[in-house]
Amino acid sequence: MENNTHRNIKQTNPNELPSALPDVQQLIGNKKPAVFLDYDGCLSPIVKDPDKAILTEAMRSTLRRLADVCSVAVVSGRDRADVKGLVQLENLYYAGSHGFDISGPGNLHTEPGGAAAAIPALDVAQEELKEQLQNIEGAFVERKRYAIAVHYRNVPEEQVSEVLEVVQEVLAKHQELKPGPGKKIMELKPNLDWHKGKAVLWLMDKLELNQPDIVPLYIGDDLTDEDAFATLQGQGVGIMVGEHDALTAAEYRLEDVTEVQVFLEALTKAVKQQA
Ligand SMILES: O=P(O)(O)OC[C@H]1O[C@H](O[C@H]2O[C@H](CO)[C@@H](O)[C@H](O)[C@H]2O)[C@H](O)[C@@H](O)[C@@H]1O
Repeated sequence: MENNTHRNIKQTNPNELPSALPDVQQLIGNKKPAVFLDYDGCLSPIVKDPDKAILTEAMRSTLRRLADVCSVAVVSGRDRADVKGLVQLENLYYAGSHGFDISGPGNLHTEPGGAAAAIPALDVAQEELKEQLQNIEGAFVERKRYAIAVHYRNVPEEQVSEVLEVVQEVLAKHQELKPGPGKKIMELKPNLDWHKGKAVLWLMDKLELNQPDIVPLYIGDDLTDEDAFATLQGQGVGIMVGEHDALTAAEYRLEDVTEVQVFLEALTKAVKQQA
């Protein structure tokens, strides 16, 4: 969770959270959901190669049916075009680069976090990282428009600290950038007060979802999703998928991507029954 953004946030061990599955209807009450979804680890299982995190046709159909009955957004650390290309649904909203780059139906495209000024630093840092990590087996630099992910999932254990040191050295040269940990990645992100939670609030406002009869749901599995869980505490429902290495601000839990799909199907059914 980003510093200084959230106060009085309740955090729990993910393993102690109740499952979101047993009573989906009760979870949303008589409100219509607005659904915000992380991609990796939520809609598609974590795999060794980020290019192989392909959405199944079954999950795509589930998302399509859900988006027919309520607003659905994918809020990802991936590049916006990348995640949109993986999901391949036109009636969803997409927030890429951790919410810095947003698009959606009706030619919506905006970059509300103000990260454009960080692009020159990201460009230079990308080259520095590639140069300094080129001889470390398994290290991989993934550039997104407004972030760089340094992957170390496939790096031998004894060399992981070397990768992280390189990232720290590069970060130290660029005050425009800050670190962002994730699952076997360390990211370099614009040093701005913007994150997935703020992107969710921005979308809620833009789509006029701040209504008493709408409840926002956020589902995610990683540390960057904690900003969204924290942001929505008290006004929505946070659902953690699996676990990460820290406490969570989510209130419910789903075991894995399979349970996410079961939950989304149940949610679609519940909304249809309301109508
Ligand atoms: O916010 P997300 O949609 O969950 O994106 C977070 C990062 O996901 C990707 O990396 C993660 O998934 C990879 C594929 O399963 C895995 O190999 C890697 O170890 C994970 O960290 C993506 O490549 C990153 O750009 C995203 O920031």
